[in-house]
Amino acid sequence: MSVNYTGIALVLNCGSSSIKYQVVDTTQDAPLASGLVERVTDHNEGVRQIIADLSQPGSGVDLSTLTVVGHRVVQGGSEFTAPTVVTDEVEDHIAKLSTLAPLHNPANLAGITAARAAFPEIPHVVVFDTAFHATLPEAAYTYAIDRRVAEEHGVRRYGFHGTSHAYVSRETARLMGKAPEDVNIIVLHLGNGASACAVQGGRSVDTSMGLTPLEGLVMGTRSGDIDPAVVMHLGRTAGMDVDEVDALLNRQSGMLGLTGYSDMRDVWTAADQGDAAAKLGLEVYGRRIKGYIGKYLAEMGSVDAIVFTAGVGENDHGVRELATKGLAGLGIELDLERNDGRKKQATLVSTDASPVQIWVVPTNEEREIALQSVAAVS
Ligand SMILES: Nc1ncnc2c1ncn2[C@@H]1O[C@H](COP(=O)(O)OP(=O)(O)O)[C@@H](O)[C@H]1O
Ligand SMILES: CC(=O)OP(=O)(O)O
Ligand SMILES: [Mg+2]
Repeated sequence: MSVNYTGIALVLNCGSSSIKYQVVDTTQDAPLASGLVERVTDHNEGVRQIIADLSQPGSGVDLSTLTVVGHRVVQGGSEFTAPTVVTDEVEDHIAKLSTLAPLHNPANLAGITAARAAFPEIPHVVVFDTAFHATLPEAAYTYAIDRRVAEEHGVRRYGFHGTSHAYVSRETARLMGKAPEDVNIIVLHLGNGASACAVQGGRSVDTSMGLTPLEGLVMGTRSGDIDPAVVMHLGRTAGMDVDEVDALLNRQSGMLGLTGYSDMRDVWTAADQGDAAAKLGLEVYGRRIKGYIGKYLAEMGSVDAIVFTAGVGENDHGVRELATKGLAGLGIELDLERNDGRKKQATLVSTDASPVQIWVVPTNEEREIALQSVAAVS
C-alpha cells in the first residue's frame, strides 16, 4: 500500500513473549517512536507501561494527535480478511479464534483491551496475519482429509505472517525496479516463528503455516512439519494427552527441542564449540527451508527473487548460506561476500550471474499495520 492516507498511528504488536510498538506518521519514512519490551508475562501491564512512557514529555510524540491505534492479530479465520475497526463483538470473535493461534491471539487480545481502555475515544483497528493469504487457491488451502469433517470444524490452511510477507514482497519488487504484478517471489520470514510464502504477481499463492502457526518450517520452539501420526503415537505409547502433545510441539520443539536453545545465536555458539546436536539442528533447519524453496519454485514455475527477513533471516548469514547451499543448478547462487554479516538495510546477496536474485529485506510489520490502520479509518 502506498501512502495514500495521512495520519498518526500507535501500533502494538503483542507477541507471545514480547511487545513491539511504533508511533508512525504516515507522511514520514521513520517512526516518531519505536520500541520493544521483551519477556512480557502480563500484556495488559506491558501496554500500560508503553503508553505511560510515550506520555512523558520528551518522548517525541504527542498522543493527543493520534488518528488510530493499530493492532496485530495473528488469527482472523475465514471471517476477517481485511483491516477491521474493533468493537466488543470483534474482540469476542478474536477470543473465539484463540484455539487456532494459542500462543498469539490471547496476547493480541490483552493488548487490545488495555489500549482501548487507555484510548476509548480513538478508533482501534486490527490487522490480521491471515489476511494476505485470503488469495490462496482452494487447492493450496485444502487438506486431504474427509471434506465433511473439514467443513464442519473449519479445518483448512490459513497461513500467517501475512503482513510481513505483503510488506517484504512489495518492497522487494520496488528494489528490483518492477511492479509487484510482474514478479514471483519466495519470502522466507525467519523469526522466532517462521514461515515461507510464494508470492505470485503480488498475491500469496502458497505458504508454509497452516490451520495454526505450527506447520511448516522449523522454528524457535515449534516443530513445523511432522507426520501427524506422531501425535497418535505419543498418545498411545507415551501416554501423553492432547495438551501435553500441544505443549511439546509448540513450546518444547524446534531448535529448542533439537539443541537446547531457541535463539539462533546460542545455537551457533554451541555448534562452533563442536556441539553435535546444535550442528544437526542447523542442518535440519536449513534442509526444511530448502524443501520449501524447491516446492514453491515448482509450483510457480519460475521465481525472480528469494528474500530473507525477520530476526534470523536479517541477521544470520550462516542460516542464509545453509538454506541456499547447492542450489546453483536451480539458478540460485549466493555471493558469500555480499551475504556476510547482519543486514540493517535491504541488501542484494546473490551473485550478479544468479538468475534468481537473493535479497535480505528487513521486515516492518508495524509500519505496514500503521498504513493499513490509517487507511481503514480514512
Ligand atoms: N544477530 C543474530 N544472529 C542470529 N539470530 C538472531 C540474531 N538476532 C536475532 N536473532 C534471532 O531472531 C529471533 C527473533 O526474531 P523476531 O523476528 O524478532 O521474532 P519474533 O517476532 O517472533 O519475536 C531470535 O529468537 C533469534 O533466534
Ligand atoms: C504467527 C507467528 O508465528 O508469529 P511470531 O513469529 O511473531 O511468533
Ligand atoms: Mg514476529
